[in-house]
Amino acid sequence: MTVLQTQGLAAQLGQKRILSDVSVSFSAGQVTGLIGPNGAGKSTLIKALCRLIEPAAGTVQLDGAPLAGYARRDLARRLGYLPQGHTTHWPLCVEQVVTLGRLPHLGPFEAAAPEDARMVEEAMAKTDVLALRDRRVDTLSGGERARVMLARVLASQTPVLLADEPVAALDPYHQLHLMDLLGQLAAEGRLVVCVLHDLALAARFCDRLVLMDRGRVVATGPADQVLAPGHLRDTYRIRALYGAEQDEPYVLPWRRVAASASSNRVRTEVSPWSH
Ligand SMILES: Nc1ncnc2c1ncn2[C@@H]1O[C@H](COP(=O)(O)OP(=O)(O)OP(=O)(O)O)[C@@H](O)[C@H]1O
Repeated sequence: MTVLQTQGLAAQLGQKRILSDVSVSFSAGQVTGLIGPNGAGKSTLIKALCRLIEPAAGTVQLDGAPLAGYARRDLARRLGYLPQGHTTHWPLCVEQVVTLGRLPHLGPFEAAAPEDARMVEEAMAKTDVLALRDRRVDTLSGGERARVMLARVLASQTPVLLADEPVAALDPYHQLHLMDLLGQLAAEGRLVVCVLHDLALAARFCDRLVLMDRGRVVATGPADQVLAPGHLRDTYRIRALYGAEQDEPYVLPWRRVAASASSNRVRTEVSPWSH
């Protein structure tokens, strides 16, 4: 079973320490939501998890072996990375862009085989972009392009998917569709880590949450622990409303609050949904 974990991970960009002492583990079969306020270090952690950033200290291990020991090509076959934002000026059509996802599996100058084409088709179907297949990507709307970029990562068929704010540009239908899709991928045995700002989606669709603030992990666990009122106050500086619909919990950010003096204190609280 695929496991991706960090131990005492620190990351530095220029003179700035971005991550400090991050020890966290991600397992196959789960959707882990990576949450936290702007600048918390979520994107930096995602990049460190796929070796786009080298640790300043500590380690990142995939299946017990340091990432640094893997060949880049091997990592590309194992780790699918969907970056934040989707600016692309490539004069390519959607199907060609999604086919690029098969590159890690092809030899130099090797053309895509029918099996690759089948995986490209499947990825486009899963992300609802089949109707766009002949469109140039640089003419698509933001949400359409976001779905195409996800299709490209899915076409790689990596056992690990690291998605940085994949729902940010999507309409509510496609947000729900994407979260269902991530759940299906996890159910098939993939390891899914997904950066989210939408706490309602995080609460409902993630098996586990990792809350970051100021470059550190503040809390990990199920939503009812991680989204406790004290955590939301100390990290996001908000108060939320909690409710349930057909036994599914939801959380709605409600008001800004002043940060408490005891910020970043890890708390054990009663589930906010329990009363
Ligand atoms: N290349 C860089 N040089 C210096 N500082 C950087 C660099 N890249 C990111 N940072 C800083 O590192 C911190 C963490 O950034 P990161 O993008 O990981 O945060 P994030 O949690 O993903 O934020 P957001 O929710 O806004 O996307 C921020 O303060 C950011 O300004």
